[in-house]
This record gives sequence, structure tokens and C-alpha cells, in this order.
Amino acid sequence: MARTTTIELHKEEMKFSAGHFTIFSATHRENLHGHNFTVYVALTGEVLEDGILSDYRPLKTAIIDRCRAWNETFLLPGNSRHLRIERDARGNVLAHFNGEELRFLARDVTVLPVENITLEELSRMFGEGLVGDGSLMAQLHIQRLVVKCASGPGQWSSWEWGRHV
Ligand SMILES: Nc1nc2c(c(=O)[nH]1)N=C([C@H](O)[C@H](O)COP(=O)(O)OP(=O)(O)OP(=O)(O)O)CN2
Repeated sequence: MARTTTIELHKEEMKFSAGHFTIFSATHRENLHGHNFTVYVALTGEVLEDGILSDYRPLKTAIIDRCRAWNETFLLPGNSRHLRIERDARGNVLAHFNGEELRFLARDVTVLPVENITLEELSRMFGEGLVGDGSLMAQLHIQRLVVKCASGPGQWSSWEWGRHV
């Protein structure tokens, strides 16, 4: 009888401090602000005869690397219908929202291919970045992956991937 297990990873290093603003409509957004986001990942799969699902360290490394990539940066949504983003020759960003102009130095900003910088989009981006083409999931015999991204204690969104979803 197959034995499945779920390993949960929520290490201290699985966090990133980032700025953002949520856009609610073509004319309404939040002011710029930030959070200390934390990330939780659960991997489910079959425990093999030698009592191990698989070495989860490659996944842990991938999670922490992605946290480090988004740490101390300002996140902008690259696919928002309400925010237009231009870059000058030096890669600095000029973002247009409802008649306002917001300027960012290239070193300070990360533009993500999402509609909005929300918990739901961050957990999806994070999860899709880990799953990628599925090869790491196959290598680690992972059947199901859950990624939760929290903007603070008690407030998170959850994204899920399954091998047969
Ligand atoms: N569906 C969503 N709604 C909102 C999101 C989101 O990601 N998805 N995000 C926000 C704001 O970004 C806001 O920063 C987070 O909400 P808020 O609770 O107002 O702020 P805090 O995290 O500081 O929590 P406190 O309860 O105020 O301590 C709004 N909506």
C-alpha cells in the first residue's frame, strides 16, 4: 500500500521584505508600502522503500533563492491593465497610473508578469517559479505542491499544483 507524506517547509530564511501597492481599479490604488512577506511550501509524495520521499534540500534552496531575489525590492505588476510601465535607456522605470507618474531606479524595482501585486499573485508566481517545467517536481517525486505567501502573521494566500491536476 503506497505511503504518502507531506513535508512542510516554513524556515526563518523563507521571507522577503518588499514594497508594493495593490491596485483596486483604474483610479484607486494603495499608497506605496511594504511587508515582511513569509513563504510556506508543502510537498506531498510517496515515501519510497528506503523511508524517504526525496531529499528536499534542492527545493529548500530554490525557495530561499527566490526569496532572496525578491528581498529589498519594490514589486510592480507588469501585466496590469491600469498601470503602464516604461523603462529608459538605463533601465530605470517610469510607471503611469491614473495620471500619476511614479519613478524607480532599475536597482530598486522588480517587475513581475502579474496583473497585480497581491498575495494571490505572489503565491502563484512563487509556485510557478518552483514548478517550472515540472522537472524538479519529477526529480523529487512530488505529486502535490502548496505554496502560501503571507504579508504578515495571520494573512496569506495559497496556491496549489498537482501532478494530475
Ligand atoms: N485579495 C487581496 N486583497 C488585498 C490584498 C491582497 O494581497 N489580496 N492586499 C492588500 C494590501 O496590500 C494591504 O497591505 C494588506 O492588507 P492590510 O490588512 O490592510 O494591511 P496589513 O498587512 O498591514 O495588515 P493589518 O491588519 O493592517 O495589520 C489589501 N487587500
